[in-house]
Amino acid sequence: MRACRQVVGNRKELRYSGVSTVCRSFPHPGRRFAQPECKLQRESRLGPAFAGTSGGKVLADAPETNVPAEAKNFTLEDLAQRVKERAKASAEVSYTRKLLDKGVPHCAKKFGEEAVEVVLAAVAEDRERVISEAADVLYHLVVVLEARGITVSEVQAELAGRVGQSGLQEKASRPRE
Ligand SMILES: N=c1c2ncn([C@@H]3O[C@H](COP(=O)(O)OP(=O)(O)OP(=O)(O)O)[C@@H](O)[C@H]3O)c2ncn1[C@@H]1O[C@H](COP(=O)(O)O)[C@@H](O)[C@H]1O
Repeated sequence: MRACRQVVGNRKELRYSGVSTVCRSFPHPGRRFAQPECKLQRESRLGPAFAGTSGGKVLADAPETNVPAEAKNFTLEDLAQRVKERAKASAEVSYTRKLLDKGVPHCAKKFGEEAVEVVLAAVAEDRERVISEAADVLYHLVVVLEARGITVSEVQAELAGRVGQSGLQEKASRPRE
């Protein structure tokens, strides 16, 4: 999920996600998105209202007034809502629409690729990278759900239904093969 990204060698060095942002190549600690092309790319995805934010988090040197209301206390349901809204846009301006136009198998494949990236980051990369990849995978999961006509609320209800039983109990209750 990112508005700006640089590829250095075989590695993505700079990424935006609607939930989390990592800027590895930033030369000045404490200020992200100093590179002009990075900010421009990010604004092109999110619109000018997102200037001064980093994946919903306020940049240290950015005025609070630049933070769009929907980026505050941003939740998975908010992301799902945004995905649903952006699905109404054209594929020229929305990556979400572009994914959805390619159908469920493509959306599922992208989700799988992002999941593998989380796996690789979890075992070999730093915290920020894992967070960034996890944000990607959540976005792509939400797109898969949208493609299948499933709401995040339905998934939450499924999870809520499991609260009373530990995973070990559930596992033990399964019929043995
Ligand atoms: N959170 C995300 C988000 N996370 C990741 N991505 C995109 O997911 C892709 C990650 O896949 P890859 O790393 O494989 O990138 P890629 O090779 O360019 O992908 P493909 O060309 O193969 O599809 C990148 O293009 C990211 O930009 C996201 N795209 C969008 N969002 C959210 O969705 C909203 C709507 O986006 P649009 O539909 O583009 O307006 C945005 O405001 C964000 O909040």
